[in-house]
Amino acid sequence: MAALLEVGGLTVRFGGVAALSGVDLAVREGELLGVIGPNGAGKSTLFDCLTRRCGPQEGSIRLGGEDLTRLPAHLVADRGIARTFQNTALFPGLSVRENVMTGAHRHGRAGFWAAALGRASGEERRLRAVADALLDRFGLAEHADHPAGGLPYGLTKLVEIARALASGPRLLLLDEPASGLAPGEVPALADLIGQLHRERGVTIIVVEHHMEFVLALCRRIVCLELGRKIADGPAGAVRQDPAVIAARLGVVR
Ligand SMILES: Nc1ncnc2c1ncn2[C@@H]1O[C@H](COP(=O)(O)OP(=O)(O)OP(=O)(O)O)[C@@H](O)[C@H]1O
Repeated sequence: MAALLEVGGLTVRFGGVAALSGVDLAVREGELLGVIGPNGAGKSTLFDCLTRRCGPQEGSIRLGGEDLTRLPAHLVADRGIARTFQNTALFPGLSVRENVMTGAHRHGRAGFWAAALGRASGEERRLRAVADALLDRFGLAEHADHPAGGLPYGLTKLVEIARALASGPRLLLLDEPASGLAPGEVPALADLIGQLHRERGVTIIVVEHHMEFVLALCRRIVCLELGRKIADGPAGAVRQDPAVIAARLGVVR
């Protein structure tokens, strides 16, 4: 299958710190890729570059053949990239449904705020329908009218993923979806992400420290350390790669 995402020689420096150094990465259409690495490896910086929150000093980013390297950040969603954040970034005062609706408005400039102000009732109905279908799928329908700020942490992680999916992305970036979850919640989240991937065929990159979670979910894993890619391949091989084990991330069985 053709590569949907092609990253070449990506380099990001913050002063003297090289957060990413010459990282190459190709992700096939429909792939579910895991990215692991110790603290400070550059995982979030990679997502920040892909969503244009930060600009690389060197390198290129192409999605579906289009060069996104200098794309303004506000156009990223229009190109079909959506993400979640390590620390959830919901609007605490809006309801769960409204939060998911904010994710659904990428195609139509009538958009969420016009809808919220009652200027686009057809658009508002469409956004509600998209949000409600996702809330059903995520088992969150009973929370739809509750303020997002009052939800238990595990549910806020689900709402974030639902919101990111609401835009119908081609590429979904999940930044540490399992962090902060109770151990019992982690396998269920891995199952849900795997099901969504199969159902929707969306290309997913998931960054996670939780090795068992990544192994349960991803056939291919990339490992970053100190901004460099130190492994890239089938999960079974990467988990036993000496460099990955030396970075205290491998699993020897
Ligand atoms: N805005 C910034 N200003 C200065 N340094 C930064 C900035 N963002 C990241 N860094 C540095 O870049 C390096 C990579 O950070 P990044 O957050 O991408 O790593 P990470 O792999 O996501 O780590 P973690 O697993 O702890 O979230 C680190 O040394 C970090 O301190």
